[in-house]
Amino acid sequence: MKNIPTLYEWAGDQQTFDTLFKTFYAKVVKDDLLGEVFKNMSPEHVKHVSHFVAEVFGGEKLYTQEGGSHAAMVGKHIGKMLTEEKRQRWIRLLLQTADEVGLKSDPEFRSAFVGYLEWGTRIAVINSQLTENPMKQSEPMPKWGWGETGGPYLSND
Ligand code: HEM
Repeated sequence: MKNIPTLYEWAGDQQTFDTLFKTFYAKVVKDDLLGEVFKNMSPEHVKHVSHFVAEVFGGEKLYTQEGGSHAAMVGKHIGKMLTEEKRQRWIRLLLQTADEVGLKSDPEFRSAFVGYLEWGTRIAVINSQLTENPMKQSEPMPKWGWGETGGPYLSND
């Protein structure tokens, strides 16, 4: 049997994610549409997003070790009233940055990477329209792998 690496292992290491997001947010703050959205971002923002995504992709659990959780991350988007236009710009800039910094570009990795970005950014937009965080603190961190989504989200209620 083949030993399939996690997305994190395939991408490289924590430095890979740190470089990607550091370069990305340097563009974001200068962007005509997104600059305003991120003008008050915390000095820790880049590190937190990098740790979050690396953990979701199977890396070390740095985000949760630092006290973060999926609910905490969702909470950061509540009330931000993000739009589809902003979401698309966010993804476009991140994919441009991925090419610039030489992130792995094989079809399988990029398919999984874009799949995650589509999923994660759509959830960010949905949550940003809310005034209260719908997520329980105990909800697990998402995990992203090479495969398919496994079907639509169906509530347990
Ligand atoms: C996969 C998609 C996304 C991920 C993984 C993600 C992740 C995160 C994380 C981890 C934080 C918390 C940072 C901290 O604790 O300092 C955060 C905050 C934030 N995110 Fe996202 N995010 C995503 C999509 C988006 C999109 C599409 C937008 C806007 C177009 C956005 C706007 C923001 C804003 C405005 C904050 C608060 C920044 C601050 O003022 O400190 N996010 N995000």
